[in-house]
Amino acid sequence: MSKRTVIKIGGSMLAELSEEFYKGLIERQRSGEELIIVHGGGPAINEQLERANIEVEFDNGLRKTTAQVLTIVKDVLFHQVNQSIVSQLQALGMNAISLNGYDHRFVHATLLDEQRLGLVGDVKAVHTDVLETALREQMVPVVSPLGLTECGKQVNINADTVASAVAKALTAEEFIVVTDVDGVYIQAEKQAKLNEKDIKKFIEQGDITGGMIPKVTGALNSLSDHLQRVRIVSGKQRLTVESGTVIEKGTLVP
Ligand SMILES: Nc1ncnc2c1ncn2[C@@H]1O[C@H](COP(=O)(O)OP(=O)(O)O)[C@@H](O)[C@H]1O
Ligand SMILES: CC(=O)N[C@@H](CCC(=O)OP(=O)(O)O)C(=O)O
Repeated sequence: MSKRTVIKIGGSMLAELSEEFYKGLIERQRSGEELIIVHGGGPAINEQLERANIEVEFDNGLRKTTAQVLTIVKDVLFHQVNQSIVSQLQALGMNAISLNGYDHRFVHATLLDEQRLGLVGDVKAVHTDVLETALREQMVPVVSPLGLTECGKQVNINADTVASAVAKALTAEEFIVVTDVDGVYIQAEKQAKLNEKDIKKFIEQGDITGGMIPKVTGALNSLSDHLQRVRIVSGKQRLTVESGTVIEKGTLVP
């Protein structure tokens, strides 16, 4: 079986992804890798909400999502960001397919805390059939982080959470989280490697905050026998370069 790589592209980087970044993707696909892209879009959603005079509210890094907010989230993520990535990949000759977690019911979600967060989901399961079919056809699935609950409610899900669940479900061998910083910094120093114990400590100490928390926790959750390490990198560099911060299991926390 070909090597599988899940790449999460953060909303923070979408507007300035370098040509080098896309060249790296093409090289990987040409060398026979199967690529799966999960994207975010936080900043673009904020802009659209502000234009509509709707308050932007986060609780522990998760967007409070009313039905009105969800309409905008879906529009920005699926109709704007997803389409834009797909068309850029198509222009480079890659065969990309646009997906979200509810249309094909492939991201099975549960409501996280409806009272506090509204229509925000956590991933319960990823049904991989639609992804497997696309990969068999040499397509690159581009996934918007949306899901469907058991009773058919569409929900907004953090993109790092979806990407890590997809990486785990597809037994990917590589998972790269592309963001606007070239790794995890602790006291202004870039960390080459972090394990579960370090991450727990640095979150508790407040050295890892905001949008970096779902990245490092999602990375840890995705680790398995297939996936030994996850890299958090900047989209300004070529993906083939060994860069960023590596998240690995390390010693188990008691
Ligand atoms: N320890 C840390 N090291 C690096 N970045 C951090 C750290 N703690 C918090 N961050 C923040 O996390 C941000 C990346 O998360 P986020 O803005 O959600 O990006 P994305 O849109 O790519 O998901 C960084 O720009 C930085 O502001
Ligand atoms: C529940 C929740 O917070 N969903 C995120 C989904 C997009 C996302 O995660 O985008 P980034 O990767 O750019 O942060 C949101 O509404 O912003």
